[in-house]
Amino acid sequence: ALLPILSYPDPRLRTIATPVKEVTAEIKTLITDMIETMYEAQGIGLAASQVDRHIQLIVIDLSEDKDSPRVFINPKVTPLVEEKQSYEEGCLSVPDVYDKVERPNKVRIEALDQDGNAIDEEVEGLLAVCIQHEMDHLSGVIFVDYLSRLKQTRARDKVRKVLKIREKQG
Ligand SMILES: O=C(O)C[C@@H](Cc1ccccc1)C(=O)SCC(=O)c1ccccc1
Ligand SMILES: [Zn+2]
Repeated sequence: ALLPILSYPDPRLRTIATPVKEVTAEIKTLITDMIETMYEAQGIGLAASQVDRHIQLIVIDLSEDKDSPRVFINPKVTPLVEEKQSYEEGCLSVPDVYDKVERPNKVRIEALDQDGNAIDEEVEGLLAVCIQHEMDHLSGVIFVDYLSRLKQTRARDKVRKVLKIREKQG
C-alpha cells in the first residue's frame, strides 16, 4: 500500500527513531509498503521516519530498473575517509528542492537485512551519500538543515507551493 510521506517542516520528521527489536510480520509489510511508496514517489531511498514510523528502518534502490531494493535495519554508519564530497541532494519530504551537501564519500555500513542477516559493507559514491541522508532522517535531521537560513526559508515556501498544487490536482 502507498504510505503518505511527511513534508518539511512537519515536526514529526524530527522524531528520533528507535531500534527494531524483532522483524515481525507487521514490519515486513511496512518494508513492502515503503519500497512501493519510494518507487511511486520516484525516490532512490526512503526512511521509516518519512512515513511517520519512528523505527530504525531504511530502504534504498539505486538500480536502473527499480528492481533491486535493499533494506537496512538498525543501521550504523562509520566514515572511512576524512575528505568530504559534495553531492546535489534531494528529499521526498522536501519536494522540488535540490542543493549541494558535503558528506564523507566512503563509509562502513553495519545493519541487519529483512531476514535478520548481518550487513557489514564499505560503500562509496551515491550509495554512501544516500545511506547517510537516510540515516539523518532516523535522527530527525533533514538535508536542508545543512543549508543557509535563507535557503531553508526558500525551501519551506517551495514545499508549501508544491503541496498546494498537489492538493488542486487531487
Ligand atoms: O528523501 C529521501 O530520503 C529520498 C531521497 C534520497 C536521496 C537522493 C539524493 C541524494 C541523497 C539522498 C531521494 O530519492 S530524492 C529524489 C531522487 O530520486 C534524487 C534526487 C537527487 C539525486 C538523485 C536522486
Ligand atoms: Zn530525504
